[in-house]
Amino acid sequence: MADIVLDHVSKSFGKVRVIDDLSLTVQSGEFIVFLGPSGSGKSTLLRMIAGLETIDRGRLLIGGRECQTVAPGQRNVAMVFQNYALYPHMTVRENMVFGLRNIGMASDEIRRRVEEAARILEMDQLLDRRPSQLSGGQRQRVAIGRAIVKEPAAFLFDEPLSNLDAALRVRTRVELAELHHRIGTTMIYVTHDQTEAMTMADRIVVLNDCRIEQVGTPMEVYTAPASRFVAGFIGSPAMNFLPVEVINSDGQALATLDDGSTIGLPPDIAGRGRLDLGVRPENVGIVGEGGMTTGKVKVVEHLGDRTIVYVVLGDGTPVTAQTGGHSQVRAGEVVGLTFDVEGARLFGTDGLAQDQAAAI
Ligand SMILES: Nc1ncnc2c1ncn2[C@@H]1O[C@H](COP(=O)(O)OP(=O)(O)OP(=O)(O)O)[C@@H](O)[C@H]1O
Repeated sequence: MADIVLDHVSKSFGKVRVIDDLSLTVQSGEFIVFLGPSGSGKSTLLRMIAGLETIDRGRLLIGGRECQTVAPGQRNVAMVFQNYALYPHMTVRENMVFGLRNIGMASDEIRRRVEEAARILEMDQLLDRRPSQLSGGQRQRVAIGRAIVKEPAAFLFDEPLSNLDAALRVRTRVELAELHHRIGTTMIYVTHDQTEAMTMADRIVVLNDCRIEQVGTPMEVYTAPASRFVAGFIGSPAMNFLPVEVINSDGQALATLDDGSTIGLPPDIAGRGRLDLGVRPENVGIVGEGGMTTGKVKVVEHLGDRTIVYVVLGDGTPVTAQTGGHSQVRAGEVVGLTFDVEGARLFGTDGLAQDQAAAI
């Protein structure tokens, strides 16, 4: 187990600087997820930790040891790749043993480690098969097994589940979380899938455009997103952003929508002027009459346990509502909308949540 520190690191590809002065501390034993859209720098950061990309400036500390110039094989980390990267001509056992033999480990110790990994991953039956005789999920297990036998200070996972079908992805996700509970080793896991991030992470590092937008527990990034980007990226369906004018009247903050309707804001929401009010779809109610405003229903999606209703307000602002169960609302109807603004967020034109802007 080791903590991992990125200390003011920068990285360029050719003349283009992609990572600029980024700092992050991963605590020992933590399950950290790098989450962000395609091109946000997740893989580059992970590969810099693994030693597969150089670090141009700054320091990388693994378990307190300065590692930015240490060869990948000497960093005591094990990486699991999206495409498994197994040797096709070797059996499962040989795949797991190969790296250990290469460093001259005694055969007794190798046997102990392979048996232990096979037990943890329940793959004793597969040890004599070749990768071509395994399913995608089993291959992924072998790739994880090959990392486990190294007994590394940290595991680095690069989108390890993206080649698996939906059901297997969910199962493997749970198994990985269990594995982490059992062995407690530091894990850094790259994904663009927010469900994987929310379900597995101790903390999520949200990346956008190769910069850190926010670091926090799944609940922190969900309930207190630091920026409009985080608010829109985490949560499905995505958070609504309603353009409002916020004024303070007699100690009460009031948000006025463009159609003139006014919403009273709770006391802990600060802000003034032209802002975006972020409201989660589950906090938008659809009512026949007496709503805070009205809109026209465009599309209704019935998902069985819940219904998602896409509405457009008079000024063209799209609003998504999510209701439990089966809603009777139909496309084309004009409906009333209510907004539960407990837990809503205000964002400025700079994209920062207002409490963040105030804190800076
Ligand atoms: N070898 C390279 N040469 C030039 N630019 C690169 C190279 N690798 C990555 N980049 C650039 O660095 C940025 C970050 O890419 P990176 O692959 O780390 O993103 P990512 O979040 O992992 O994306 P994805 O989810 O698509 O894998 C992108 O702008 C990408 O174009």
